[in-house]
Amino acid sequence: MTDFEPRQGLAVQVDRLVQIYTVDGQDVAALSGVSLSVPAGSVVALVGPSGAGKSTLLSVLSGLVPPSAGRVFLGDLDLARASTEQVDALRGDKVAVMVQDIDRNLLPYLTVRENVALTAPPRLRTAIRPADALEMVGVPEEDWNSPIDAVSPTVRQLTALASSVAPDPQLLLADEPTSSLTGDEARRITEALRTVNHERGTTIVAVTHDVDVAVGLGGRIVTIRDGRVGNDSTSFETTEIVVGEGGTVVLGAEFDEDFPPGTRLRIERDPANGAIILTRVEELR
Ligand SMILES: Nc1ncnc2c1ncn2[C@@H]1O[C@H](COP(=O)(O)OP(=O)(O)OP(=O)(O)O)[C@@H](O)[C@H]1O
Repeated sequence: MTDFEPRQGLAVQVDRLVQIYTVDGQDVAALSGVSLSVPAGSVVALVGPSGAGKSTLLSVLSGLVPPSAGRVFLGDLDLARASTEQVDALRGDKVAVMVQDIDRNLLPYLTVRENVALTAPPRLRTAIRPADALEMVGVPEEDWNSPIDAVSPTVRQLTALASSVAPDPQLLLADEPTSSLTGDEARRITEALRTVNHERGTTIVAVTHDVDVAVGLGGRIVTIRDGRVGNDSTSFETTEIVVGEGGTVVLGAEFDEDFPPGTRLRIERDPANGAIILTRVEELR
């Protein structure tokens, strides 16, 4: 694989974070006191309805948006008190962001391998070789020299992930990493994220509206609603979420067949290995 030992993941500590946007002179609270602890090297899936504040939380964690109030620590660095230089250095070295619109992660006129090489110039001390990054996330070798426009949406998404992890970040923030993919295609992305976490020790915080993806990531599931943390799977043995408007998560129309609005899903921990098990409540009866 690479010549580098895995770096230790970066711990994230969010304490009573408030995030306010001013729109037409009015203050709108996108986050109203979020507290969340993400240990180094762990995986957290953030789920919640549209407008809950998930992307806002990722933007704050990425250092792009300074916190309005509350404390946010990435490792030892207090984002509210850090200088612009410190935040820039963090983003250049330790934190990678995979944005929701995959085409914003990629340049269309370059090949798969060239896209990854762009983010991992050899001068970066910790960079993983493009071929190693592509192999780690499972991009088939026959696609490496294809123009990015010519490969499947899944391979494009995996390439975006390879680009994000090529600089060997200690924290990966992923906004809807499976994008519009479903089923086996989405599972290829979640497996790739798990591999990155296992092989490199990277802390991963991923926003998803897909409950299967949240479970498939194999880490904690934290729900966010109206700018606040709802359920956190570390703090329950068993909990239920309800799909649909007015529920805990709103899923896209493509999920209606599997999880129609109103579906109750039970989330519990396997006492043997701590893995999360998802069951439809109707099927329990
Ligand atoms: N740049 C912005 N300016 C003003 N308001 C914003 C901005 N970004 C987000 N908001 C508002 O903040 C709230 C939280 O939005 P955010 O995008 O963080 O939610 P989300 O959970 O990521 O939703 P989605 O799943 O639709 O992306 C919403 O009310 C949204 O309208």
